[in-house]
Parts: sequence; C-alpha cells; structure tokens
Amino acid sequence: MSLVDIRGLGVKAGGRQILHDVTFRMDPGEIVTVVGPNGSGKSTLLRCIVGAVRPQSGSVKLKPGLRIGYVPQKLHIDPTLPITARRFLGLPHPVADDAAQQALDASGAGHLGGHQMADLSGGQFQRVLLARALLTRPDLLILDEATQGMDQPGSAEFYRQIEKVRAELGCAVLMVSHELHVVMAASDRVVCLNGHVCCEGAPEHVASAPEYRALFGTGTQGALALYRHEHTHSHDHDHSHGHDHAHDHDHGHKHGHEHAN
Ligand SMILES: Nc1ncnc2c1ncn2[C@@H]1O[C@H](COP(=O)(O)OP(=O)(O)OP(=O)(O)O)[C@@H](O)[C@H]1O
Repeated sequence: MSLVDIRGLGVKAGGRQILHDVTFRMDPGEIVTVVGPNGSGKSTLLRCIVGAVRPQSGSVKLKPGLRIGYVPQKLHIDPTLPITARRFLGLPHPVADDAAQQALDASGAGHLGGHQMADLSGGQFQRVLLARALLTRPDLLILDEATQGMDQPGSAEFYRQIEKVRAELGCAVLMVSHELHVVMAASDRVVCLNGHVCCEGAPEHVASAPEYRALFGTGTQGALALYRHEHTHSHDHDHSHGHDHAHDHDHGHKHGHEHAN
C-alpha cells in the first residue's frame, strides 16, 4: 500500500488557487524530490500531507498509522540560550540516551551531542534537526528545503546523508528543494510543481523535460557534475562510518559509473 495517495488536490488561500488538480503518490522507501519556483505550492503540498493545510478539493489519504518525521527549513533558536544538541533532542519529550545517540549517529552527527546548538554550522544544525525527526522512527521523512543557506558541497553532503538514512532505516523521503541539480542524484523520482504537476519521473527525465527547462533553464550541468564527482569518491575519505560500504550495492548502480570530469 502507498504511504501517501493524493488525488485531484486543490488548495485555495488568500483568494488564490495555489494548487490545482495535483495527484501524487509515495511508496515505501522511495526518495522523491519536489522542485518548483518560489510560490509554486511546494510547502503547501507538504503541509497538506502533515495535516496543517486543509484542501478545498480532492483527497489526501495516508497509510493508517503512518509515522512522519519532519525537518523544517530553519528553526530559530535564541543564540543566548545555552543548550546542547543532546538536550535539544529531549525537548519537549525526554529521550533515552541510547535512542538520542542512535538518531545522532544515523544523521552523521554522532559527535555533536555535547556541542552547543549556537556553535553548530548550518550543515551540523540541520543534521541535529534530522536526528530529531528520526526519533519517532518515521516511515516517511519530510524535508522542506532543509539545505537552505548551505553552499553546494554542503548541500550535496547533506543529501548523501539522507541517502544513508534511507538505506539504514528504510524510510521513504519526501523533500522540497530548489536545487534539482544537487539533489537529483539522491532522488528516485522528481516532481516538478508549478501549481500543478508540470512533469515528473526519473531525475534525468525531469531535468531534460521542456516544462522543467522552461522554469529553470539548463545551466546546471556543472553543479550536477560536481555532485556526481564528489559522490563517487565520498567513501574514500569518510572513515567515520563503518557501515557505508554495506550499502554501496543499493546505490552503486546509480553513481558508480558516473564519473564526471
Ligand atoms: N495561508 C496562506 N494565505 C495566503 N496565501 C498563502 C498561504 N499559504 C501560502 N500562500 C501563498 O501560496 C503560494 C504558494 O506558497 P508555498 O509556500 O506553498 O510555495 P513554495 O513553492 O513552497 O514557495 P517557496 O519556494 O518560496 O518556499 C505563495 O504565493 C504563498 O504566498
């Protein structure tokens, strides 16, 4: 059974039709990225899934008992408030030490538990937010532009972590991003949204679709090459996670042969 089954979704807000006739499905374990220009309704679609927005038309069906983990775009924490990453994970609900450590480990933040939240870099901070979203052992992880403010290598590194999370925990992942060229290698499927679904499919298919090019142009090949190049070599210099290689077979077919020069 699908995790999410949305049909004919229509959302109006502020007298405007924000989404119309959106049909969207997510299956267990897949990584889906929603791309689209500013104001195209990406966040609204996610908010319909988490139940924060009520559609005017269509249906949103979630698998009964579906557990969702949510990583927001940004979370503001008062920089004068002293709080470690470990304590942050225990808010508002206390978490056992081993569960907290497991979530941090899975997020590539295993060493950050004792660090002050205010001292973390953008990428480290988002990893702690990711750890918090994993505490509920979600079937579906939702990320709303979780790499905003990171540079491209930082974003690419973050998305690689998301792939590891999927491989280790088996959850499906739904993300919104402006950076198709950075996320596409980490995605099984890309949905291009502009009030409605313009085009969708495998990342390469969407990147070359006329609808996508009309919205985003074609000037992203360099960044895509950068991502692939780094991805192919990432395991060579990352010795901190002994389990990396166990999952190479899951994704090797996607990346192993794609050396960019
Ligand atoms: N509650 C609301 N009331 C009025 N307008 C709204 C409301 N929620 C969203 N909108 C408008 O709907 C449009 C789509 O918003 P949404 O946040 O879903 O877009 P987005 O694709 O996520 O944009 P961005 O890339 O800028 O984050 C925007 O023009 C926004 O101003």
